[in-house]
Amino acid sequence: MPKLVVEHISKSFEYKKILNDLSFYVDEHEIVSIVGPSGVGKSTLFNIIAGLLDPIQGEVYLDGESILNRPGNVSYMLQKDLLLPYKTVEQNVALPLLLKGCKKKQALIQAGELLKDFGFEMVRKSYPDELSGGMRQRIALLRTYLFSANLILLDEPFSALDTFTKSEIQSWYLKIHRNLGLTTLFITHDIDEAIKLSDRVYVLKGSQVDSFDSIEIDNESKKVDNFLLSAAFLDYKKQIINSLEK
Ligand SMILES: Nc1ncnc2c1ncn2[C@@H]1O[C@H](COP(=O)(O)OP(=O)(O)OP(=O)(O)O)[C@@H](O)[C@H]1O
Repeated sequence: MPKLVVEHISKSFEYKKILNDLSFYVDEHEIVSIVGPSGVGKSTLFNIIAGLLDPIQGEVYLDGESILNRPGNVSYMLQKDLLLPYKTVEQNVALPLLLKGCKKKQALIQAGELLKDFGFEMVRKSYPDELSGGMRQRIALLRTYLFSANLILLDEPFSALDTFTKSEIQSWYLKIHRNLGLTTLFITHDIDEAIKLSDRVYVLKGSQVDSFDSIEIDNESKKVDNFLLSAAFLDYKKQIINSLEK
């Protein structure tokens, strides 16, 4: 059974249909990216999966159970890290545990341990504005993970970072995704990023999105030296660009 099943979702805003009978799935431990032009309905889809928006029709299943209109079952992180500026890194990371009813002392101990496990002990007592953009995003990703490890929705989380930092954090995310056994659905405008991170890329396009091309990225092909310069990488890129231009 897939981890996430999205079935026959339709959504309109003020009589304008954005999504029309759209269905797709994400398997456990996969990273699946959604790419598509601005305004096509990517964030709308995420908001429906997160239970924050009510579709006109359709169902969303997580591990076989409906999560339609039921927020709190998946983790959701946006481009901006939204760390609370007046709280330390440790207090920020502890926040999801407090929201789940954990006692403050216990939450801080757990947050501290997680930060240590991930090698962030030095910044435990720092405030977000004392950190680099890349470090803030890593802390925010850890906090997102603590909300719910079930399914992580990431809406362009790395788009504001410079190329070097972005590349580092992508590799870091691949590592923690594997180590923590996560399942991730990812929105990005960056085709290279989608290929680098994903097992599968869905290309959304047109008005009233009712289907999309699905491009499988073979993980074996990523094992070559300099994958980003390889013929396989360029071939995936061509497929995605052709799909967007079709
Ligand atoms: N609450 C709303 N009320 C009315 N229209 C909305 C609302 N939210 C989104 N829309 C419209 O729905 C369409 C899809 O928006 P959405 O934000 O899902 O697109 P997107 O693909 O995520 O775009 P981007 O890549 O720019 O973030 C857009 O035309 C947008 O203006």
